[in-house]
Amino acid sequence: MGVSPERSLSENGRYDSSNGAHADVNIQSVIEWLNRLLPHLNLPSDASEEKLRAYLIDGTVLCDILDKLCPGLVEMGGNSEPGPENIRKFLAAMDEMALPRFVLADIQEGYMEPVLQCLGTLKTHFEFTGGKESIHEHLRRRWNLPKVEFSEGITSSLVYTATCDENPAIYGDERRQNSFENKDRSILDDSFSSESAALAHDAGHKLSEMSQQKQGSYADLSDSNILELMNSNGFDNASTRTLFSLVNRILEENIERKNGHVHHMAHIVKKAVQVIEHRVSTQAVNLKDLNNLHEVHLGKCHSRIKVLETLAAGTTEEIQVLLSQLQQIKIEKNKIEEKKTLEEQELLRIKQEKIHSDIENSTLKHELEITKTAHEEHCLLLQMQAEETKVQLEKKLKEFDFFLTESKKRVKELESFSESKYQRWKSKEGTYRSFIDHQSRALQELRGASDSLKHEILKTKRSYAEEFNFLGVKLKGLVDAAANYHSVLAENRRLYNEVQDLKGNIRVYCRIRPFLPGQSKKRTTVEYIGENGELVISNPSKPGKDSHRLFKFNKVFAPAATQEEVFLDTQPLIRSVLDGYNVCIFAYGQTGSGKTFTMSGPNISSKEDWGVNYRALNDLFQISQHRKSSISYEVGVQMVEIYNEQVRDLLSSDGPHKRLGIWSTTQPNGLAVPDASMHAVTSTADVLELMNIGLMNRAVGATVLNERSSRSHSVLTVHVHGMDLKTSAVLRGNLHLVDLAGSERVDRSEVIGERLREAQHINKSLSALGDVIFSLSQKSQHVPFRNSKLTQVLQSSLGGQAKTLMFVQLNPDVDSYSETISTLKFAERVSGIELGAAKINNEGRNIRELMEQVAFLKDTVSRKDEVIERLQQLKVNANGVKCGMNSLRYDSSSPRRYSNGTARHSP
Ligand SMILES: Nc1ncnc2c1ncn2[C@@H]1O[C@H](COP(=O)(O)OP(=O)(O)OP(=O)(O)O)[C@@H](O)[C@H]1O
Repeated sequence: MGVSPERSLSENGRYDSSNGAHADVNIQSVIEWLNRLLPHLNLPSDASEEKLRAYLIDGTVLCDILDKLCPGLVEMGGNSEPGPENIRKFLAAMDEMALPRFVLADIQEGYMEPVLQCLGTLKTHFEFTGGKESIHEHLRRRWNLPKVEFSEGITSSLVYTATCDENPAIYGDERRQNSFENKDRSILDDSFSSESAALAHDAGHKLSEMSQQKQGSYADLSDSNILELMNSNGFDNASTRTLFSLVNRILEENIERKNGHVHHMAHIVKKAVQVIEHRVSTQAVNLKDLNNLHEVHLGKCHSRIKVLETLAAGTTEEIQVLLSQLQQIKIEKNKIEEKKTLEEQELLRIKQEKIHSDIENSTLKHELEITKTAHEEHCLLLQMQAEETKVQLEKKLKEFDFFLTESKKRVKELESFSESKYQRWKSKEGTYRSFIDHQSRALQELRGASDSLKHEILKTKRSYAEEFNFLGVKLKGLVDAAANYHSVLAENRRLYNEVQDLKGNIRVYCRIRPFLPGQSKKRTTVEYIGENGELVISNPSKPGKDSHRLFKFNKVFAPAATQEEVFLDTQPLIRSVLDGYNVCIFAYGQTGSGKTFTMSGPNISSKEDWGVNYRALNDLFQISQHRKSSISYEVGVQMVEIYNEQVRDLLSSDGPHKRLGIWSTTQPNGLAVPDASMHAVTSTADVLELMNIGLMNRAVGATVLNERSSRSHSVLTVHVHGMDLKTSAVLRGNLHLVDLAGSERVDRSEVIGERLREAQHINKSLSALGDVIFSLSQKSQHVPFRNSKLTQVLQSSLGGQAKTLMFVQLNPDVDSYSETISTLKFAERVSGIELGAAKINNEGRNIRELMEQVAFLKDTVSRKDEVIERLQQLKVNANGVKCGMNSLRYDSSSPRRYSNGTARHSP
């Protein structure tokens, strides 16, 4: 036997390459061997294991190999499919030859090592025997069996069965399959089978006995015993161990008898036996495993049974579902039936509707018939109407024809008219053409003229620009001048006043009293008040040609003029008192015209209401205060009243009824009433106090004497004595502020007694004032100051060296119109008087002393004159009152209309 001693079988019967067996099997030598054995294969010498597997996988080549080596060993051909079947045949043959082999799975899974080992063994085996020994011979000899002709199948079956019994783990399924396939064969070869089985049984039995006799030693087994064993069919009953002993025995015997090659063979067999032993033991383990597997399978089966049971339960549920579905189907069926019933009902309803519609159809048909008849009738009517319309249209057509002929006629007329017009237009066109020619010529000329004009205009423009620039320059000058306008205006005013002063004119300011509360319905005589002192008076009761009278004064104060505005124009005069001038301001006007309002004011406790008196004195004190560093002023005040030609001191401590004497001539010191108490004042407060006393004294008189204030003259005299602190030069100024008695006429028939006397005296004094003013205006040599106490008192202020201002007070009431006119006429005359330039009472020391002496002398003379006059007066009074009354006469030209015979007529 040619198996390599190094080659060994693994536990599962495969060749183990780990012990080096596989290394000995050269794939190329196998391929070479195969090519030699089966030249038609023509295997590539460098073919890979995989390639080789491809040749061998269907088993045909393997069977061919065996057929070549041991013809008849493998059943070739047949109906069976190549592949696994052929391979199994091959493997069975290998088993039969007791040669190592591979398993089917090896080649199928590409595990080529066992395959190559198997082929290598086969190659070695047959190279070694040279192929001279048939397989049957080999087997018979191998097992030392009688020379019996085994059929192929029997041999195969025997070997196979034995092998499978020995190693069921390896042959598993194959054995099962083959056991079924070989069943028929076993039946066919029954005779042999029973024989061989009996033989084996006896052999085994005998072996067992022998071993028992020999106390378990196999070494004592003789050939005769073995034969006996075999003949008595004791194989079947023999234990495996006995069989192995038998095998060992045979082998050892053979070893002893045969040469070295046999020894090798025996060694292999020994080894094989060991492997078989091992396999048996592993078989037991595998059986256990199989048992476990069966148990696992059993468990799986149980679980499957459970699953099936669950499924069965599921089936019940499905049945229930099916039942519910059946129920639903039934419900749906019911629904369908209901639907069907509904549809039937619907059908019934439709049928009914159809009946209805049939009825309607018949009704409609009937109506149609009626309508048709009506339509036919209507058609007939329309036809008739159409015929009528046709007749009318024909008629209208005729009319239109007529109009057409008429229109044609008119068109012809119009054509002829338009022809004539055309002719006329044509002639006009000719005219216009010639006119246009003429115009265009004129236009040409105009263009020429316009060019020259343009030229002129440009020239003018240039000169205009120059002039404009020039005017600009001038305008700038004017603007500058305008800026100075107000200052210039003030300057003008000042200059005008200076001119007035130089001329010595008596200034006349006219002031119109507003209507008093409760007199709003009264009509005014004042028509117009001009800015420049113009005043227009009218008599609304007697409208006519001469109803308007224009007067012009230095200033006219409207009813709305305030006390301050009035004083502003008076202020310069008052200031000149401090410069050494004599100033006389008196208010003239009828009773209630506002004389006291202007001179004193309605309420001395309110500074705003202060009249000229208070404001003047306040101003004097302020200026004297400013000048006190250079001039020392002393101010004295006298306040007298002239009533019924008697002068009374309103500030006398003896009371207001003391009669005072008056100097007969103008005194240089201005003391017209030397007896009147002189009160030095240093402040406005002093003045206010004194004047309050004076007014109270006058008021007391008024109460007693029945509103005497209106019928007496009040004279407030302010004496200013200033000494220049540097030169010792003295300045004397007197300010007479006179509130005259009312200038109105008194109706002779209305007054008697005391009132008559008052009127006489007022008339006398005012007439005397008018006479004095007239004389002064005439620049007469003799001025009759002595005709009244008033003129006497005012002599120093009217005597040509003083500045005089008269406020003419007017009552705007229409009822006072004649008085107003009379007052204004008197004022107008006064305003025209030029007294001559005022002079300052500026005295050096010597002159002053002389003046004082002269004054004293004059005063003495005057007193004597006065005494004489008084005596004369007493004489006149004694001669009879009767003559006095008759001597009164009316003088229309004088503001005071009553005067005695001695008085002069006013101019
Ligand atoms: N400019 C004026 N504004 C408001 N009221 C005035 C004005 N002038 C005069 N009156 C009022 O008119 C009334 C008469 O004025 P006033 O007594 O001054 O007149 P008169 O001329 O002095 O009268 P008589 O001659 O009787 O003294 C007074 O109630 C006075 O307040």
